[in-house]
Amino acid sequence: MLQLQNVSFSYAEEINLNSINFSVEKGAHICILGESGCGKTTLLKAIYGLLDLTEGEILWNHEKLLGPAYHLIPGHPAMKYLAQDFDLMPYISVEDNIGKHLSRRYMQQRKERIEELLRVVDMTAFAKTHVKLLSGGQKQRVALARAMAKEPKLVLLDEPFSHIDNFRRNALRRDLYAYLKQENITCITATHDSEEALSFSNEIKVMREGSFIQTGKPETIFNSPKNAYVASFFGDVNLLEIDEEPRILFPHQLMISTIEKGWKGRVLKSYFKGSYYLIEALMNKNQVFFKHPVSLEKGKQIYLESTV
Ligand SMILES: Nc1ncnc2c1ncn2[C@@H]1O[C@H](COP(=O)(O)OP(=O)(O)OP(=O)(O)O)[C@@H](O)[C@H]1O
Repeated sequence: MLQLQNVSFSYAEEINLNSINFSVEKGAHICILGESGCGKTTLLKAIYGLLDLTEGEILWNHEKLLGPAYHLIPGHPAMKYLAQDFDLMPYISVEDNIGKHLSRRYMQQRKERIEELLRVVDMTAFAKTHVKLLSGGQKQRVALARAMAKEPKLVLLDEPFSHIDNFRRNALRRDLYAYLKQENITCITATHDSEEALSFSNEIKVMREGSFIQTGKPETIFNSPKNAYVASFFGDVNLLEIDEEPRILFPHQLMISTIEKGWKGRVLKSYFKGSYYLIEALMNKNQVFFKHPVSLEKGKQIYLESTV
């Protein structure tokens, strides 16, 4: 089990991690969701032991983890940290990169393990290819496989699918997270991709300026975002005042009223979104967005009501 107690860290004057407290049970998938620069990478590095904390401590199975000031080789052996820059060896093959840290004493086992991981990341066809010849997304898949190679107990993934195209991303995400669950590997993912946070984590921690501002199950965070910052990870948000109470409503929580009742507004623009249109409208001088099955003419007068 991983525990962070009152963890703070600063690169210079600014506080980059501010009194972080949390614990993670074995096999759990935690997602750190936050805007660029909020401290997600810094947190993963601190957990992996790449930083000397300004304050607080990190415990792994009740053992205190120490930073680089106490270790020649940083990083805990039970953990793997997948950095955004992959850190692969360009002039050797994909399979040798994946097997880099696997013992050559048991060649058959090594071979089978590499084959298994190549299947998980769908890179079997590239086993013999030199890494320097791969695309960014393919390199990211090799880096993911290498991170899993030695069966870590905890993986720290920093934007793990950022270079992988939509076409492959969904299948790969499903396969990788299913594999981690099957092997009971604990996982902490840093991302600003809400889809990843919603579909593949047991708990989301929303980070802002080095602190967690909301923690909860994906359903809870989505249905009751604490403020507009949290809500904005899930798409366009409407900030409305209903019965003198400020409310946050997503586009799917507003609909056109069939009778002349509700909030009066005027259509500004319709955006085609594939299975629906996102309508931008002006309501009491406020810009609002709502979903609608068909496009609406600019200037059309409408009445909107909340579905919740
Ligand atoms: N080596 C460093 N020295 C000084 N400041 C740094 C260093 N690395 C990061 N920072 C600063 O710390 C803050 C947090 O950076 P961090 O990389 O943790 O953010 P992030 O949430 O992972 O962002 P992104 O999503 O863009 O990767 C930023 O303000 C960044 O400029």
